[in-house]
Amino acid sequence: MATNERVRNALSATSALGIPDEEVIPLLKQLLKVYQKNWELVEAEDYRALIDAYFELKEEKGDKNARKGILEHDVRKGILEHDASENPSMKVHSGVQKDQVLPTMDHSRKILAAKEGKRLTIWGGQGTMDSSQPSIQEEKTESGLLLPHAQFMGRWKEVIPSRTTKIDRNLASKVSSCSSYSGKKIEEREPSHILRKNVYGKHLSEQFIQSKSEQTINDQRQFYNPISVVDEVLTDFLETPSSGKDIVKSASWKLSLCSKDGASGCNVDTNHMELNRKHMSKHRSSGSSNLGNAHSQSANNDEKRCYSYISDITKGAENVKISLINEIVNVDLPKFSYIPHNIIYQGAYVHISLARIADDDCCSGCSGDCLSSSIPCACARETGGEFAYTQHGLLKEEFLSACISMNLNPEKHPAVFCQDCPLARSKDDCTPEPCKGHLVKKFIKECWRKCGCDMRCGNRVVQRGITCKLQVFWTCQGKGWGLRTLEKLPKGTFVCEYVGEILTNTELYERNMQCTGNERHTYPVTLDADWGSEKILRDEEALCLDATFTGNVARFINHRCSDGNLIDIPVEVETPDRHYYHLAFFTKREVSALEELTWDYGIDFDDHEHPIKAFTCCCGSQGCRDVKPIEKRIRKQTQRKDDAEYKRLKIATKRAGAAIL
Ligand SMILES: C[S@@+](CC[C@H](N)C(=O)[O-])C[C@H]1O[C@@H](n2cnc3c(N)ncnc32)[C@H](O)[C@@H]1O
Repeated sequence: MATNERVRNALSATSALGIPDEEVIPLLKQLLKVYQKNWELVEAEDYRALIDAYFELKEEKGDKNARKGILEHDVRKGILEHDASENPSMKVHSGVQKDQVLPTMDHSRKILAAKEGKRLTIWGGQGTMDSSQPSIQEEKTESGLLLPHAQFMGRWKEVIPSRTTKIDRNLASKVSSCSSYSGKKIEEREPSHILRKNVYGKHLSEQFIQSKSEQTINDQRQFYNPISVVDEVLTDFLETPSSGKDIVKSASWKLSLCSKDGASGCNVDTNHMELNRKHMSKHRSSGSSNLGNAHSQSANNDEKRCYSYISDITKGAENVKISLINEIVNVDLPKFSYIPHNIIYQGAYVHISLARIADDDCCSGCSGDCLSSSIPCACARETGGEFAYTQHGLLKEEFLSACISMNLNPEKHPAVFCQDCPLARSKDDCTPEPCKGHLVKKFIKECWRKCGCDMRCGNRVVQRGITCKLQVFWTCQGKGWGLRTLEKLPKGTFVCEYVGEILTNTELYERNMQCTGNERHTYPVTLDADWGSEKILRDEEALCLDATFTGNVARFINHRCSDGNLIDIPVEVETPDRHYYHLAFFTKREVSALEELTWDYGIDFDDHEHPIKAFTCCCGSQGCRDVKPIEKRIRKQTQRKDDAEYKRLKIATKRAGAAIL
């Protein structure tokens, strides 16, 4: 059938329910994208997916009556009765009578699944279940594709056959005490309240995420084991437009897991980031690789498994979902509270007020996009009369190079020495050591509230938040968790801010003294980019950011000596006070998809007096500064030899009258 005709048919099916065409068309486009242009899936069950998508979106927007339409539709189709007997989990909430049955995407899956008696596969599982184990995930359509909107369990593998994973029979039978898998029979989960705020997100994983308050331990148990294609699913999901964006806005959600033996459920509470996975650990395979490798290896490795997976560690706090995956070892999830913006811990002085922004520190006369104006506005003054960003939202080459050079060769840039260094003072107030010097860094200044431009102005990049597709993953080089990009990032891309608690240096110092061993995983950053040039700072103005307990995704970025792919740049947004600013990470070069994101913490590995004991660096960089004394000596000797050679050449060149060197 021609596409036009298919579109017409879809519209007439939805308009029969009183759904306006203009609302259906964007949804139809999205569905086709999600379904990889497979019209069959859209048309299945009389456009069930499309209709569901529409009403779910309505519901999300607060139209409680929206469901009425679909219920009527279902009654007409006689589907409700079918569902009610087949799947108790479809009992509904949100605006529908309690024991009415809500037709959902799951419904369409089930109907389609019933068409074939194919083997059941479970996401990243370790074996195969035959069709005698009924019910969950038989999603094959006539076209042989699995419905891509399906939840994580048992989908996608047949879309990407090379990555098909099997469920371990043995394992499956041992999940018997899980509510989801009783005996040999695998029953549909019974989440009392399934999150359905987002049509697209739900397709992928939301059925695992349930309102904490509405769940009991028993009904949480699920076997969950995403295979390596998970990143593709994510990538797809993340490509959905903001209308289909998340979802998990509520305070606490739980991701349910099922232990192998089912003796105790494994709960990932994304609030507290806790995971008890002791049962799964017994069955893990030794040869797992990380997701990056999995891409290349998956074709001949169908034993991939995953020890932990969270679809969105931000709990809806960011513009994009940020997943967490561990395919390597069985370890606890990091414990911290996710925040998308800095927050004052206690004593920090951060004064944000419009009155403090002078007229020549903003561009109240501008409108629209400041970057499109031929004369840069006042907000570009900080960056020498030129905006730091290009029209494409990237850092300009010259600005970036200058920042990189300053980081690489700090000795070439004059350090400023405070009269009364807050760092030294925080360590010893009575007899502080002399200031060790601070680099005065280059700042970006973004337009803000007092400016006349709009939020889409090109000089508002950091304040718009994360837009890249990022993933927290377990590294295999002894660095613990790390952050990677799931897409290629051009040079100069804003990745994320370092977000954490704003502490005074004294508070940080005290915190460090109290912390023991394992508690301290992250590295706080001192906001000293302008310390030297300001007046003597009071303690409450000498600030730092600590993401150890409360922070954003940047807390997962590992250190790499000198050649990390990210650089941290101070950004002034809402206050001209230079003792508080945002610290934003930009790419120093093009970064490939699945590459780990790293930055140089600036650690002096020889500073044994630092309150935070430096880790043993595993960055793998040629220029790693954490070298053993013997290696250091060899390096020095080589350096000395190089120096001697340089001097010899210089003299020879001079003698020859050339000015090459
Ligand atoms: C900001 S956190 C980064 C996230 C951390 N890897 C985690 O698992 O939560 C800093 C900590 O990561 C580890 N780390 C970061 N970079 C490292 C490196 N190059 N080598 C070894 N460990 C590293 C250290 O334990 C350090 O204290």
